[in-house]
Amino acid sequence: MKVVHSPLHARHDGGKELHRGELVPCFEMPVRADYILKAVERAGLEVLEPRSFAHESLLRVHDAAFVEFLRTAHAEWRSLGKQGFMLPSGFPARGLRRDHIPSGINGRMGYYAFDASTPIVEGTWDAALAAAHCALTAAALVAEGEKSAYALCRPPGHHAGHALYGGYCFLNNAALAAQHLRDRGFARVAVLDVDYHHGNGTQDIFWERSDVLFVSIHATPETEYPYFLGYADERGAGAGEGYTLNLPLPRGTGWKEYSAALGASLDAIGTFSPEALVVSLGVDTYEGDPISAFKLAQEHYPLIGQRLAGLKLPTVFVQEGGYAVDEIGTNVAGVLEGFLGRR
Ligand SMILES: NCCCNCCCCCS
Ligand SMILES: [Zn+2]
Repeated sequence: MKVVHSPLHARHDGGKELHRGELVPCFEMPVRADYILKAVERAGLEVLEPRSFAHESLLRVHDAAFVEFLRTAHAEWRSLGKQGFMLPSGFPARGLRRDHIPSGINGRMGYYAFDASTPIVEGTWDAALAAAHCALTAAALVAEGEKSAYALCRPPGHHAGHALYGGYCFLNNAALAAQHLRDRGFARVAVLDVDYHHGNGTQDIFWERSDVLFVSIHATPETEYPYFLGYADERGAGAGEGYTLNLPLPRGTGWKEYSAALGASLDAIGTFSPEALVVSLGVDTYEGDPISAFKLAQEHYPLIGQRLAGLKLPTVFVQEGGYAVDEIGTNVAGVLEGFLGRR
């Protein structure tokens, strides 16, 4: 299994997020990628830098004006004499207009963002684009015959929708990988999101499509972020009806219940009989995660990898969340080595 990683991830740094009523240093910090890189190198996996892809690749899943906002926002911020990280101070919530995008930077920021956890800094665009290219490269490797590949993406992507950013995410790396596989001739692709948080962005992107099955196991939005999507009654719309499966679980879920949900998701994927699998690999399901509340232990991650290997599908792993920094490398490498039959 090859690993795709870009040092450009480190340009997304220096922001703060609103957490429990205070501005705190971001949990989604550069050292996460450094620790994962060390762990996959220790596991003997080959690491490549991403290929470049045309701007149009992004537009296969994202709105053009949204991408242009992400690309230019911080330069505009600086041209207005502002400095430091950008956080929105207002959103087009209920009773406000969403049919018009304000011309000012603060209005546009709030129009495209859905939380105040996801700061834009000067290097954010470079890092997000590199993460997208990591995911596209991993998908290309699988399309060219690799049985599997792992995109060490930072910032993550599964909360980014067609024209939406938040949850530490800007471009939806996993959706880009799935779309690339479709564009390379894989007739049906399944996306399995095992991050603690519901992949609202990925669901949004494939909501009305029957060629990509979206399955997510996550903490119930009744009490957990993103709060407003990820319920079990969300099954897709139009042609996509029946091609979204949400398996929300309560805070405090341990391996027994998690493993049962994993089994149900693998059954659904088997029924869909995809030609390839994209895994949104968040390891914030770990019992030591600072912002999450499942109870998986380190020894469970190789078991997840083994179960995924049982699908016998060409598989692209895309890094999502995981904020217990000291253990993130061990947990990610555990999944990959379990998948490879080494653990
Ligand atoms: N206090 C909880 C706020 C959560 N903030 C965003 C979490 C994003 C997870 C990405 S995997
Ligand atoms: Zn998460």
